[in-house]
Amino acid sequence: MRAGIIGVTGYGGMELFRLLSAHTEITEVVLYSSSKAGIELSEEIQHLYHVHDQKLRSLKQLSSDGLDIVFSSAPSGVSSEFLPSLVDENLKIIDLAGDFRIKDADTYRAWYKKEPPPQSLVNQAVYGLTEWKREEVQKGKLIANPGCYPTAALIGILPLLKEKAIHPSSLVIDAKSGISGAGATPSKGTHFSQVNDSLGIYKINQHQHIPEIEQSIQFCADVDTKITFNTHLVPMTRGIMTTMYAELTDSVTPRSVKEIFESYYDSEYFVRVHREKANLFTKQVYGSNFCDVTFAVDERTNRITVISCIDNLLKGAAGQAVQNMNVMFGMEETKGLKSSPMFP
Ligand SMILES: NC(=O)C1=CN([C@@H]2O[C@H](COP(=O)(O)OP(=O)(O)OC[C@H]3O[C@@H](n4cnc5c(N)ncnc54)[C@H](OP(=O)(O)O)[C@@H]3O)[C@@H](O)[C@H]2O)C=CC1
Ligand SMILES: CC(=O)N[C@@H](CCC(=O)OP(=O)(O)O)C(=O)O
Repeated sequence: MRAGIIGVTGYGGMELFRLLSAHTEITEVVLYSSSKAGIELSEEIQHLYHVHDQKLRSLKQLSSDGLDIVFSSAPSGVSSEFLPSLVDENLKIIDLAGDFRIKDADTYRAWYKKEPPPQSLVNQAVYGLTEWKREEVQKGKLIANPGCYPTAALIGILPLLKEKAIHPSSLVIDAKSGISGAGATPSKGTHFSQVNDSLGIYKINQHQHIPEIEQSIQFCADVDTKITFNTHLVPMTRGIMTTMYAELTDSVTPRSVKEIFESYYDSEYFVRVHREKANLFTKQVYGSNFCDVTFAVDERTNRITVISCIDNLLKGAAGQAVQNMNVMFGMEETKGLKSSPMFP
């Protein structure tokens, strides 16, 4: 199978390259660049010196390259410009950006401040939260790979929403991310001297992942609700932790919560539900496709705290994208993704 990567000079693209070049079903990985076509990848990315000496290709060559699948890891708002022209019977597409995730055009405009892609393609796109959308992903041709924060939050909270174990309107999601979540190009807000030795909150009540999480709560748990969701930048390279708080409905006990999680995730390789009140660290999923989950019932306040963590570049981006590719092509879902987390 031949796979292409758009945006391989970025963090998501680099991780895609690392995973796909070790994937036993992929015979060739073809790399595309919008700005550096014609140069060798290792000229741009020094850590890949002697690993890959193929020249980066122009996006214009892509449609005639006979690929089976292409991963687009370009900035949000960009793929809606070039992906529509690539949609073709024989090419499967996985987009890591936000462009095709939001079904309602006005909602997309309101949160992304951009024009959405053609509605027919948005309708066709499958939201690739694999554990919750496996059957649709299997039939999909265009996958909107989920955002990093929504992946962590949704995996942790959907079972409780679906089983009506919590009051939806009471849900508060407090999320924290490493700096690689902001991509490979430094900006004022991600400059080392400003983020090092500091904790910052950003996009307060305005993060573009709010409508994405609400939409999935509606589609996956059949619950129409508005959430409170905020994001923090942590001086670490990778990792996301979401700490979620909600009011319990009647008769929910620690045992019943554990049973709910087990009923959804016992057979899911990439979701590891830990014992109640286990201390989670982002390092325990570093470099892996795992989403780790724990919870704590507070009988004093009748509230629950649910915690989930992922590596933003793996389960939050490239790892989940490869998981989706495996599902789309009927391969073993864990193929190329079983390596243990890097620790410490
Ligand atoms: N970082 C993360 O943790 C996550 C990121 N995402 C999403 O994945 C996508 C990639 O993120 P990330 O790798 O961090 O971003 P980066 O900024 O690190 O990389 C983006 C890459 O896109 C390419 N690019 C830029 N402009 C264009 C264009 N006009 N057309 C085609 N390609 C272009 C660039 O490569 P070149 O110049 O070589 O073309 C660049 O290296 C984004 O949409 C992001 O929102 C999703 C989940 C998690
Ligand atoms: C730390 C950091 O800046 N993270 C990014 C999330 C990256 C991501 O998943 O973005 P898309 O949904 O647009 O693909 C942010 O908060 O915007």
